[in-house]
Amino acid sequence: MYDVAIKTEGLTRRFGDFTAVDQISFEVKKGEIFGFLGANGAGKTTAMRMLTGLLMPTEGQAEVAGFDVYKQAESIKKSIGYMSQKFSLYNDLTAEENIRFYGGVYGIGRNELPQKTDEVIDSVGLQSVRKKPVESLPLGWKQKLAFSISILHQPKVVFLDEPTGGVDPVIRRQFWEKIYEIADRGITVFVTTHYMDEAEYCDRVSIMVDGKIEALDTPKGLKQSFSCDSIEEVFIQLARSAERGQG
Ligand SMILES: Nc1ncnc2c1ncn2[C@@H]1O[C@H](COP(=O)(O)OP(=O)(O)OP(=O)(O)O)[C@@H](O)[C@H]1O
Repeated sequence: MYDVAIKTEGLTRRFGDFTAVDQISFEVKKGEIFGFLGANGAGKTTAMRMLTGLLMPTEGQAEVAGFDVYKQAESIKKSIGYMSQKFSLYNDLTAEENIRFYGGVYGIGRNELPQKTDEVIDSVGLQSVRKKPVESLPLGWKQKLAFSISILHQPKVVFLDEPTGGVDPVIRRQFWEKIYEIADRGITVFVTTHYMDEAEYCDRVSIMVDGKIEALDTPKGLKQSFSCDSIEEVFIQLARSAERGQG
């Protein structure tokens, strides 16, 4: 049993002369909801790709679910869920077919799959459209489906890269209820978002500026240290010093 779900020490990634992620060090506890904030280009996705075993670091250390990113990337991939910004649902397959496909990829047995599929369909409320191609579904439903698929195999840690981008506040709220549910079940949630109200829902929040983690604390702690009323204000204070494009 481990209590630390993610641990990094001086984790760095360079592309040529450019340092996308610069010596980041932090720990995330099991079952924690950890918000990973930063302006566009701050280095969040690059960091997340290293932590999910998809990209080799240039230097530094990192462990996810007890596995080393250099030596045990395959074990990491089996222990985590990942919902990328361009979530990877197959548009021409139905909701049901997507669940079955990913269930197979994640190694869920044939006997278990029909029940798992029904559970996901019910949890997302997709009963009436389960046999429709995913491309015909509204964005919010696609996102909820992609999220449910990312936790299909009961991962220890789930990485959510802007899971609520572009959806309305009601769906965002429902999304966050689901995030709380899985954290209560002991799944660690590592989430990036551009919505600052969502940062307030996290247990702890880190803010990245130009590849470095400039602040890390509970939302309350961050507001106190920066003498701000909201995380949005803290974020703006820090992002002001960023040199990278805010595109
Ligand atoms: N494969 C690559 N080669 C060269 N530069 C890269 C590569 N991947 C990312 N970068 C650069 O690294 C920096 C950090 O990018 P990254 O996508 O990690 O930022 P981000 O914080 O996730 O931004 P966003 O919020 O826009 O997704 C950017 O300047 C980006 O152009």
